[in-house]
Amino acid sequence: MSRKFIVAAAQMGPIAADEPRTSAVARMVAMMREAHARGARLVVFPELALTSFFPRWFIEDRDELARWYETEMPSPETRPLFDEAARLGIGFHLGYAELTPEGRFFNTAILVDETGVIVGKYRKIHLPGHRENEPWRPFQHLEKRYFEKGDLGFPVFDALGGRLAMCICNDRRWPETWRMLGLGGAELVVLGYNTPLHYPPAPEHDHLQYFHNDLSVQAGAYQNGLWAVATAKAGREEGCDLIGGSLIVAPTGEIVARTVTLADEVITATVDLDRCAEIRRNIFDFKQHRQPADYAALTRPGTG
Ligand SMILES: NC(=O)N[C@@H](C(=O)O)c1ccc(O)cc1
Repeated sequence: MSRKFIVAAAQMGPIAADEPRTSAVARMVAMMREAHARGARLVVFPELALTSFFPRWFIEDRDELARWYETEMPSPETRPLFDEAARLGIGFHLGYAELTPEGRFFNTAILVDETGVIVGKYRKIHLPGHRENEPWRPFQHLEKRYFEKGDLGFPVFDALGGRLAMCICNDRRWPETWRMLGLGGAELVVLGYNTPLHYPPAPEHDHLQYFHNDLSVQAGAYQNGLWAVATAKAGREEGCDLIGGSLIVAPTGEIVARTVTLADEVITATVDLDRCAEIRRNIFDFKQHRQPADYAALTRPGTG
């Protein structure tokens, strides 16, 4: 099988609090068709792609909170995505809030192959924000309250003739995420994000939000010699501005495609997985040049 194929990032504009999942799914199906028409074999949707970004609200009632989570995947509402993927023969990546049968809450992402079968699952490890209501903020970021830390590690999957992996939003800012995936042999990392333009604890950094997104994804791709697709949920969602700037990055760290709106928008690029070797056999040849014996502090809890 050719290791060269087209991937798509399907950025989503805002999802209103009262927008039903069926509507978000219909938007995604339309973009999946567009991606397929452009020859894509994989389409990457955002983090928590089925609903509004609910961690911005302090929700005390458990039943009210549970309404934002999926208890099955696919469900009657999300089934059309899986059916359309299988009909078109296109894979996809999707982020959603997961409520397990044991009553555990995770920020989760899945990888679905061209036959509509889930072939990989990841649960977000770096949960940003805070645990308690902080009324001084214009909006909350309660991921630490609403999700448990992921318990699946940083898995890498055989898919599309290569090694594919996932991370979710804040994970992209951490070099350890990318290095774990790189060490696992990932050749393509896909991720979604919801990143507010305004960062209440340090508003002096608001103008750097796009730069830090680019910087994180480009560095992660380059330093591990892999392709990356990062897809935003963008635009003004329930009064909160989310950045766009979805991008596809080559193993050289170069941006090869980027969105230009804050709405539903599909971008595509040709990915050649064999190009990972340009970096991984040279400057970042892990076997030859990494010095793990000198990195002990990386895994020592409480450091820094
Ligand atoms: N959904 C996310 O993981 N978003 C985060 C990020 O973009 O890193 C993030 C972290 C803290 C904030 O105050 C806002 C946003």
